[in-house]
Amino acid sequence: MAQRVAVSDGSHKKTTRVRVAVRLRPCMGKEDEKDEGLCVRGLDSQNLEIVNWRNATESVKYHFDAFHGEQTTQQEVFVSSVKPILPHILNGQNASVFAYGPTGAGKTHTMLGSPEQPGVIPRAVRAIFNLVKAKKEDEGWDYSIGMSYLEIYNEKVLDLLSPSSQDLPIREDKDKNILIPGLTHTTIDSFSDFDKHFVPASLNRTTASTKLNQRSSRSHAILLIKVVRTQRAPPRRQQTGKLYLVDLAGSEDNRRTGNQGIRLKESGAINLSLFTLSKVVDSLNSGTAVRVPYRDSKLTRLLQDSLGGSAHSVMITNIAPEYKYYFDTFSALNFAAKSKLIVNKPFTRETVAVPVLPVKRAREDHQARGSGTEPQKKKQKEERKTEHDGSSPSGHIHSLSEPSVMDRLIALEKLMMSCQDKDRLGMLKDVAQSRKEIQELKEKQMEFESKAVLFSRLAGEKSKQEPAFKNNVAPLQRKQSTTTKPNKQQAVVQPLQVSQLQPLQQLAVVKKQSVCVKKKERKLSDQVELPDGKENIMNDGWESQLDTSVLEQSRQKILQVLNSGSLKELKGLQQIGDKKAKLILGWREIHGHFTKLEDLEKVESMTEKRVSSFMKANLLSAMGK
Ligand SMILES: Nc1ncnc2c1ncn2[C@@H]1O[C@H](COP(=O)(O)OP(=O)(O)OP(=O)(O)O)[C@@H](O)[C@H]1O
Repeated sequence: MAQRVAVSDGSHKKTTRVRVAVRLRPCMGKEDEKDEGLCVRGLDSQNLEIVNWRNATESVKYHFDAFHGEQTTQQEVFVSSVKPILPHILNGQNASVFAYGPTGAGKTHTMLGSPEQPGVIPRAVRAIFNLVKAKKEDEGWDYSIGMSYLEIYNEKVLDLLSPSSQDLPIREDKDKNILIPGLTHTTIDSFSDFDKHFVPASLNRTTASTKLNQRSSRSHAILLIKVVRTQRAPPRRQQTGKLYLVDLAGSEDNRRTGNQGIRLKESGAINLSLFTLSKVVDSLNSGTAVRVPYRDSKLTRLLQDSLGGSAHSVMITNIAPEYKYYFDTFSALNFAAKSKLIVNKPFTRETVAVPVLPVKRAREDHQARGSGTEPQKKKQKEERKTEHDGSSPSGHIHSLSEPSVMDRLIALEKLMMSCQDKDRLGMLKDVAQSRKEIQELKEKQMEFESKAVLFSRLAGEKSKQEPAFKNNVAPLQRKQSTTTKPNKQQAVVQPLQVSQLQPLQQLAVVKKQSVCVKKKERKLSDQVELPDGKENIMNDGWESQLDTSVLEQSRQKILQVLNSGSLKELKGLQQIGDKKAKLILGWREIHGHFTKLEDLEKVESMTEKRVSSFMKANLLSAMGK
C-alpha cells in the first residue's frame, strides 16, 4: 500500500479576485401590480444603474465583471461566468459558484433552472464529465468523480443524500480543509448517474411559500463535486479538486414577506447567516481585522475556502427589477460591490506516493522479534492514521532509530527537496514574517496598557487599579480618523459614478430622507471645523483630554457591539434600551454595517444630540472613567 503525504504546488499560488456577476431577472407582471415601472436597468455587458434613493433625480452606477440582463439565457450565464473556472478542478484546485440575492430574484432559477432551461448546476456537472473525457484520452491519469449534497437549515447541516441524518458537525483539518464527517459521498460515473442521485435529493430541500415567492428556498443548498485524478505511472501523484455550487436562501425583509411562526424563525436564521457573510466580507476587505468571523455561522464556515481562501470563486448576484424590491436590490448590489474586492489564493492539492518497502520491512522486523500482537496492532494503527490525516512522520520521534522510519524520512526528504524547495522557502519566510508581526503586536499591546495605566493615574484613580483593556484588548487595528479619513466600506458602497440622468421611472423615492441625511452630514463636518464652538455638542472638549489611541480603541469596541452585538449586548450599552436596541438591529438588517459611531444618527429617533450623549457615556464607560 502506498504511503501518501500532502503537498501543495507552490507554483500555482497566485492570487485571484472573486469574480462577481449580476443577473437581472425579467419583470414578472404580477410583481409590478402598482405599475410603478423599473428601478434598475443594464447599461452594457458590465455596467448597470439603479435609482438613487438619496436623490431621485440621480442614478447610481455599478461596474461588475459581468452583467446579465433580462434577456440573457441560462447557457449565456453559464458560458460567461462559470465555464471558465471548471478546468481548475481537474488540476487539483478548488472552485465555487454561489448565487446570492433577495428572495424571489432568481437564484434557484440560475443554479438549478428547469428541465427546459437547465441552470448552472446541471450544466457544470455535464461540462466536468466532458472535460474528464477529453483529458482521459491524451494524458496518463485516471479520474474519479463524486458528489455530496447538503443544506443548512436553521443553522443545522443536513445531508440531502441521506435525509434521515441529523445535524452534521463541521471540522477543519490541519491543512485548513473544511470537512463534514458523516456526510454521504457518492461516486458518479456519468451525468445520468448524477441526475439519478441529485433530482430526488433536491426534492428533500426545504422550501415553502411566502408572500414574495411561491416556492421560496428556506435553506442554503451546497452541492459538492469532487474530482480526484491519479497518475497511472509512478510516482502516482494524486490531485483532488472540489467544486462547490451554492444556492443561498434569499435575504428577507419580514415586513414584506408576511412571515410568521416557523417562517419567521427560518427567516431569522437566514438573515443571521447572510449578515455574518457580510461581516466576513467586510473584515476581509478592511485588512485590519485580526479575526475573520467565519465561525459565526455554519454558512460562512463552509464557504471559508471560497471567500479569502484557496478557491476560484464566482458570485452571481441575482436582482429583481420591480420597485417593491428596491431596497433589497440596492443592498444586494452593495454587497456584490464589496465582494469583488476579495482576493483568494488558489493552489493545487496533491499527494504523492512514498516508497512502500521500508514499511513492509518494519512489520517483518516486528514479527521476527516476536513482538506480540498488541504493539503490532498499535503500529498498524499509527500507520493508518498517518495515511488518513496526512500527519508528518516527524511526529514519531521516539521511533527515529528504526531503519524503516529512517528510510521513509530520507525518501520523504528527497521528494521534498526535488519538488518543493520554492514552497518550503516560502513557508519559512511566512513563519518569520508571522513571528515578527506577533512581536510587534505584543509591543503595541504593552504600549496601550502602559498608556491606559497612565491615563487612569492622571484621572486621579488609585494607581493600583487594573489597566483598562488588560485582558480584552480589542485586536490592534489600523488607526482611523472617524471624521476625515474615507472608510473603505463606504468607498465601495458609495456610487461608483453619480450622474444627472433622465430618471428611470417613478422617481419620487424617499426624498425627505435624502435631505435629512445631507443635513446631518453637513453638521458633522461643521463640528470638525469648530472644535470649541457652542453648537458643537459632540466635541465639548472632553475628547481632547483623552489619549487618542485609547479613545480610538474604545470607539472600535463600541462599533463592534453596534455591528455584531445581540439584542442583549446592545442593551448592555449605556443609554440603549429595548426599543433603541431593536431599532439598531432593524437598521443593521436592512443597511448592513455602521462604519463609524456617528452613523447611529441614521437610526430612527437617534438625534444628533442623543448620539453625542450616547458616545460620551459609552466611550467614558469603556475607558473605565
Ligand atoms: N432569468 C429568469 N427568467 C425567467 N424566470 C425567472 C428568471 N429568474 C427567476 N425567474 C422566475 O422567478 C421566480 C422566482 O425565482 P427563484 O425561485 O429562482 O428565486 P430565488 O431567488 O431562488 O428565491 P428564494 O430565495 O425565495 O428561494 C420563479 O418563478 C422563477 O422561475
